[in-house]
Amino acid sequence: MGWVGAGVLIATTVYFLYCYPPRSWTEPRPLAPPEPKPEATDTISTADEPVPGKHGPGPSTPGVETEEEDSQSTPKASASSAPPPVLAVPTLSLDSGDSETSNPTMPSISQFLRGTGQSKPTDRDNAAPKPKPPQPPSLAPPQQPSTTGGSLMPPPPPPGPRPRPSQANSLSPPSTLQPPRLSSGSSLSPPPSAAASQRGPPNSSSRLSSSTLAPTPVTLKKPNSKKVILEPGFSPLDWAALTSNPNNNLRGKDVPPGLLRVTPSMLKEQHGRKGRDAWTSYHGKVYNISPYAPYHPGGKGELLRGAGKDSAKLFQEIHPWVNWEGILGECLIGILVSENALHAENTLDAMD
Ligand code: HEM
Repeated sequence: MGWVGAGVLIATTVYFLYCYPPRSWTEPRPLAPPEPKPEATDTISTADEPVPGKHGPGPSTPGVETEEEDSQSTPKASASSAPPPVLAVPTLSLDSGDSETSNPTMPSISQFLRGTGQSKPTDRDNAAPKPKPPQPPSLAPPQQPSTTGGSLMPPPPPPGPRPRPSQANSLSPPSTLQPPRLSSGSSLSPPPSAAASQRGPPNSSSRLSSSTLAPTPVTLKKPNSKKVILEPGFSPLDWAALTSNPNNNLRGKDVPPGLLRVTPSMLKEQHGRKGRDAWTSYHGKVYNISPYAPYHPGGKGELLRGAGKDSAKLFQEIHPWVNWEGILGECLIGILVSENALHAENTLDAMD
């Protein structure tokens, strides 16, 4: 109940003061002159104001009369020695740092809270200005003198030109929202792939085309190719199947088993005509090429060009990559010997 009573008493007092304010509150500028000397004196003497009689009578000056009236009305009136709200409110600003440093003549909120409320800065403020961390210009709006009055809202952004993205630092959002730009010299073609690096150098025909997907002219048959169309059943696979069977006598009907000693004259007589098989020599060995003639990709005529003689030179000129022994292994007749060697051997055999 005590608190309720005190509350009622305070409310009544406030209401009374509201209805009948003292003259010092209603008079326009009792302490308005911004002369530093009287204000400084008032500020210093604020502690002594609760004792009104200390100053003594001084009816000659209006300021003293005002102080006496204030002290007589209520102790709270002593706060009137502070600068009137008319002067202090316009200086209220949330800009604590820059306004206090850049414009020392304008009292900031910190000065207002210190109770001085004087437009003249103290020696502490002039001697040691607080170092303030640098702030990014894009995050902090430009400070302007708070001439608008008692608004506690931050000032709106200035209507001036906005900072360009190029001038903003890395913390500014516009710089991060900028879409990536393609340089004018960049190429839109993709980089070469790993498979492309393993390919061989392009030939002359594909070099003329700008795209790698362009079809390369493929020559299926050489212009001067002498390959012939083989009869059905005479493909290389059919030849391979024929030679895989050892029962097939590919050496010839009248050829005795075992390797023969063949002289050049004997080889010459096996020319492939008149019902005789065609023999040829290759690297000192004699082969019967007659069974292979229908399987020869270059044709029977080309193959028989080497019949009755050595075919090494022709063979190497046309297709040195062909495995001779692998194809004609089952067609081996014997070894090529000289005429004299065979004659001497026959003589020795006769002597035995
Ligand atoms: C002795 C004389 C020979 C001649 C004059 C001759 C000639 C030829 C010719 C003109 C071609 C066609 C080449 C082309 O245009 O692509 C050819 C292909 C061929 N010849 Fe002979 N040839 C001879 C002996 C042989 C022999 C003894 C063999 C088997 C051991 C043989 C196996 C082949 C094969 C496998 C091909 C196909 C090559 C290929 O596909 O690229 N030739 N021959």
